[in-house]
Amino acid sequence: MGHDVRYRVRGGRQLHGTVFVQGAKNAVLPMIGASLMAAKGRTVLRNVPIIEDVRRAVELARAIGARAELHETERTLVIDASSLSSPVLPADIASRFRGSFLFVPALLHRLGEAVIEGVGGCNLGSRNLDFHYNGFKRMGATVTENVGDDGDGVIHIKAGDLRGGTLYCDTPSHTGTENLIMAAALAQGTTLIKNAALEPEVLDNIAILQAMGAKISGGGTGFITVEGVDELTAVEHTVMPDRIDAGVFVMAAAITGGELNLVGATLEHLGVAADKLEQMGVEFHQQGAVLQVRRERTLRPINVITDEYPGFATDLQSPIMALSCLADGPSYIYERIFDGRFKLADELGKMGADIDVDGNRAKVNGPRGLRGAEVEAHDLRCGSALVLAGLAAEGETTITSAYYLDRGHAHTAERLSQLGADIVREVS
Ligand SMILES: CC(=O)N[C@H]1[C@@H](OP(=O)(O)OP(=O)(O)OC[C@H]2O[C@@H](n3ccc(=O)[nH]c3=O)[C@H](O)[C@@H]2O)O[C@H](CO)[C@@H](O)[C@@H]1O
Ligand SMILES: C=C(OP(=O)(O)O)C(=O)O
Repeated sequence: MGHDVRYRVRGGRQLHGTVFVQGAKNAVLPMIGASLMAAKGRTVLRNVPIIEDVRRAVELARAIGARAELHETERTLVIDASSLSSPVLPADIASRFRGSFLFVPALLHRLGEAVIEGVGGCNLGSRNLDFHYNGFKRMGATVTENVGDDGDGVIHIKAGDLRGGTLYCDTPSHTGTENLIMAAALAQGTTLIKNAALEPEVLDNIAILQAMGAKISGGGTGFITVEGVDELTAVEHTVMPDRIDAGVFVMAAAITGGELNLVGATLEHLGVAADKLEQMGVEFHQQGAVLQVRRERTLRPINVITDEYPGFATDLQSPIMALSCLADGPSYIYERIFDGRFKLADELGKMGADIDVDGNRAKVNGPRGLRGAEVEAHDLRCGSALVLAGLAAEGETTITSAYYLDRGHAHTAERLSQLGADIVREVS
């Protein structure tokens, strides 16, 4: 806290070699939330990405009374939630990452209430939580907002006896679906969740919950049914690979004209992004659990519309904006999920890019040679996109506010350096 993290990248090197895709940020965070629902035993999570969001989640788990040990070298997290003691998700930790809100179902079931002093996550425009709150209310909870000592709103959810019902998401919210599934898992009776998210991480979270004893069916169909059970048991589970981390490394190969083997990457998990990257000139070759990628041809321009899975992931929108700066003609990007996810355009502009933004649409006028500059990571994927731009730029790029990047990508400088990049991480 309070330190400025910067990455310095000197561009112009092609990347070659083998890289290990990290465990998925958006899978491990709900799993930590799920592990807090087990009143006995110790949960063991393997292939845990060593990212700042996981460190914050460990701090938050401890703040509510759980014992949590992160074994960084082994990428293993052990959680004993037998003695949860506080329903308060304190602002100084919870407001630093979005996944903090995934602790709410465990608090409701284990302590009968949750006090939310803040919820963080990247600032991408509106990030509402009404689907979560409405779902909890339909299950019998009461939700009230009070103004805290510092003037900020504090949300208090009282569970009462949570009971199953018919719930829905107006749009298939990723964490909304996970929170409603977890709330339903220990509720009385049956819950139907309509318009549920289809993301692979949601399915991985269903898998761990099922192993814990939850009765969940319909994952991946948009209609999820949950039969409430009396208790959940601590289990051991391996976190799935991070498809966004994989996508960024695909683009690192593409933007430098290199060739990489991505260990643990699954082409299917990239959804429409794989097709768009192929259209741009990336060649994929899946060999078991290793995805081989290379780009030899000139990059072609692309049209991208972000959408829920299996559509083009919004978390890969910034990285492909950086890539399309080098494409041989204008690319068009329509951001449908978030209403404020184009802060990157101005930063790329400092590096010589020419991007017109109009509301949620952007036109990237390629090709433009990029040159090194001092730029700011306004959010996590803005950070990964600026690293990509730096890899292709002439001269040195300094990326400030890079804590955001560290929120979601593990060992960025080490992994890229091993592939031939000239990149260092600095903390001051
Ligand atoms: C920790 C985690 O898993 N984060 C991911 C998750 O965020 P997160 O789960 O927060 O994203 P959602 O799918 O919930 O949000 C998508 C859109 O739905 C709206 N919405 C959502 C919930 C709600 O109650 N009301 C509402 O209006 C949001 O304002 C946003 O415009 O999915 C996003 C979309 O794939 C990803 O970018 C994030 O990396
Ligand atoms: C938006 C993101 O994460 P979060 O929801 O955790 O802010 C992201 O991973 O790009």
